[in-house]
Amino acid sequence: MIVIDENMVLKLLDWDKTFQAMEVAMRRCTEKRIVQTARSKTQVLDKPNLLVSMPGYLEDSTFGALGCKLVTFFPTNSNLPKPLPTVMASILLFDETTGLPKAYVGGFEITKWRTAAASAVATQHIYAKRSKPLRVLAILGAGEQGRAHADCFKHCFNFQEIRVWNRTASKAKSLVDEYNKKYNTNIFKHCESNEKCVRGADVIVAVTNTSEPIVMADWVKAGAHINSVGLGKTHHSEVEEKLYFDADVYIDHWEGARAELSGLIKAGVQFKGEVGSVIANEVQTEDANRVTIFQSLGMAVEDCAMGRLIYDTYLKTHSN
Ligand SMILES: NC(=O)C1=CN([C@@H]2O[C@H](COP(=O)(O)OP(=O)(O)OC[C@H]3O[C@@H](n4cnc5c(N)ncnc54)[C@H](O)[C@@H]3O)[C@@H](O)[C@H]2O)C=CC1
Ligand SMILES: O=C([O-])C1=[NH+]CCC1
Repeated sequence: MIVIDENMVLKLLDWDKTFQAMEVAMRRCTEKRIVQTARSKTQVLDKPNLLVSMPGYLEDSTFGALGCKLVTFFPTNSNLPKPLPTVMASILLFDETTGLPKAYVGGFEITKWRTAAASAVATQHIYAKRSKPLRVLAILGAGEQGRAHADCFKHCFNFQEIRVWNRTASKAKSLVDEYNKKYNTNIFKHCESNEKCVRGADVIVAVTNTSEPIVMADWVKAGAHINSVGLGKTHHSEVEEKLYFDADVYIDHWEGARAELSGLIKAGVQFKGEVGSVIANEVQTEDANRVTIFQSLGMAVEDCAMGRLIYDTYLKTHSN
């Protein structure tokens, strides 16, 4: 079995290929060329800490794989004397014919990259391809996902301003300073409040652990697009609930949505469709003034696609 650790994974990752892998995984999902069930969660007794298993099979000549991601979600890690990431992951790939374990692939960086790229794919197909404005991006949350989304959206789009807000302001300020230097630009701006960050933004990314809404309906401009990625008590806590009734809401997969967005479903929110059906041009938002929301859950087959991409790239670059 080949072991591809986090350091190696980071060397092999590439935004364009990650974007392509997410497009394929989402499209194959809608074409039913995948197998994946809602993920199972093992809670560490009375703590909020979870071990989540995400097995999946993706049929595709380039990105297809049989694999399983094991992901830990330990919000208490941020309070440790020496903080650790709150989301960590490992991916196992198996031979599709024999079931033999093929590779262990570190899943921490992959989870960040593929989640940010899934938001970028959703933004491209639900929003940007309708020639909608891409002037101001608002990122709420400056943790691991906030950083990955800042890199990914800088790479994939051409925003004139990328605003960043975080509950603890110093974290957002550090991101802004670091990224303006890294990209030799001044487009990254720190926002004092979530309201200032959201108002007037064309595209909004919410990547926090909040269980209370941080994107209020009245602040969101007509026709804006929101990627809501974070997981608080539920997977739909970041956006004020009433906005879901006045928006076109897209999901990554129906089965996951039925299990993890049951609160929204019970409240009567209707989903417009999977992102894969938008990629296939089967569904689209027609009204330019309607807000669109991508409610990202994360899919096992995204991790399968990434595992295969990294495995193949590793074999190509380490042939001996
Ligand atoms: N949809 C998907 O595919 C995925 C979703 N996630 C979710 O994305 C979220 C962010 O993940 P990471 O960046 O890795 O975590 P992180 O721990 O690095 O960052 C979390 C951020 O949330 C903020 N935050 C926490 N509580 C808050 C509150 N009450 N109000 C406002 N902000 C608050 C923190 O300030 C921090 O910036 C998590 O909820 C995680 O479960 C992570 C991976 C994949
Ligand atoms: O898809 C994923 O890896 C996750 N979704 C929420 C936490 C981790």
